[in-house]
Amino acid sequence: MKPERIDLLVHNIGVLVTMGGRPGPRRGREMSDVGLVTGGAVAIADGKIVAAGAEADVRAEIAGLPVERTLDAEGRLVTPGLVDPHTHLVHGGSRENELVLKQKGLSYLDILAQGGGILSTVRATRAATEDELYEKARKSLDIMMLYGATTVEAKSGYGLTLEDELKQLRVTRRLDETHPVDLVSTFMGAHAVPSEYKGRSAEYVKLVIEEMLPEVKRQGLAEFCDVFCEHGVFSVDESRAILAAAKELGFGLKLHADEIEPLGGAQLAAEMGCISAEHLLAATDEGLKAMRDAGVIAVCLPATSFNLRAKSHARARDMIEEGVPVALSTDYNPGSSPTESLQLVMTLACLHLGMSPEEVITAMTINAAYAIGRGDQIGSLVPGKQADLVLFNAENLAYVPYHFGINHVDTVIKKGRVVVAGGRLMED
Ligand SMILES: N=CN[C@@H](CCC(=O)O)C(=O)O
Ligand SMILES: [Zn+2]
Repeated sequence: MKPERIDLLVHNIGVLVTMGGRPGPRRGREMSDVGLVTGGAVAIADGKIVAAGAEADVRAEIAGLPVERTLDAEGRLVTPGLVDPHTHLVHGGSRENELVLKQKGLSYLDILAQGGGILSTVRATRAATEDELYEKARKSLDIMMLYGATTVEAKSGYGLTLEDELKQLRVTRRLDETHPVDLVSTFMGAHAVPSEYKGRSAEYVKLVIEEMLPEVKRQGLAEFCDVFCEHGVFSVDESRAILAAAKELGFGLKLHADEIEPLGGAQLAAEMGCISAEHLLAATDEGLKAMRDAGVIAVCLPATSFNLRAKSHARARDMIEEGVPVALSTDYNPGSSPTESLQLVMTLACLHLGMSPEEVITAMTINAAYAIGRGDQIGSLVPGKQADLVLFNAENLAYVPYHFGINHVDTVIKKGRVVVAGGRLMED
């Protein structure tokens, strides 16, 4: 239905990336087709896209409608709002001490086994008040938005008691209600076995299944459930039991799979019907094939493998050739990936994962949107979808990952509202 007026017309766009195309996550060669238009415009009404494409076509389509406000893009690159589908946004403390431990040769799992790593963030998160957690996460969310993110997934998993998990999830809900960025909430009580259950992981799994999952569901605090399936954390059988219980309760499923050891996490994600499997550095060919056949999206996290100085990175090229849809994310967290910048991830995905700039933007928009169950609302600039857009100070797509380490975002539009302008946050 045609609106009565246009609230915002973004015009004089140098290069417009619409990501238009068939519904569904993009795979294989489709990931290179970004619906690119030179000399574009986007018309917005009621927070939604009315038209996006060549400026002459958009103007013809909205001819006769009053235009409330225009925004001259001055030849900038415009893409759909970036979607970050895997973060551990809400947490207490920070772990810069691990930088030196890594330099001394300790691995991620060594640090965790000594009671550090995730478990040190658990202590800091338990000690923090809800307001402290909110303030800290809000600052990170501001940075994410300044760097182009308009929708972000956020996991719990640093509480590891029912009350502390609920505390983290309530902070996510409050951020979603108060911040322009939309949050998608994931319960990850099975992120580590807490110290008080050391050597008794079966009992902790029981707690997650019998107490945490039903209460999180009852309070409607999370849409997805995720598990860290890894040697020394949760086994394939434990992960399967948690995912099965979550599925029964109606949660969507995600899995931290085959990050460090090839345990068969990718196969488990396929077996359980997970919407996405994350990390996947050690996933086997069989695992990738199983994911392709089951339609599981691979969420690759190159900032994590970079920061952990992993010997190799996720096999994004093999995934794309195999027909597995690939998404990208910061994995923002205080240990393995302390960065909010999806633009840094773009560079790392090009250089370490061998992805083209077109594949990268597909992985951070439409495929990332499908990885969090939002593919029908965001991730592309097509009529009817939410008007989430980013204007980059760049003349083409490759320039952003090429000129790395700085922020190229000029303007962010969220649901039709300008929330970042001139690279700065707009006050309410
Ligand atoms: N690998 C497990 N969990 C997080 C790291 C969390 C942390 O180190 O605090 C990840 O996805 O990288
Ligand atoms: Zn993670």
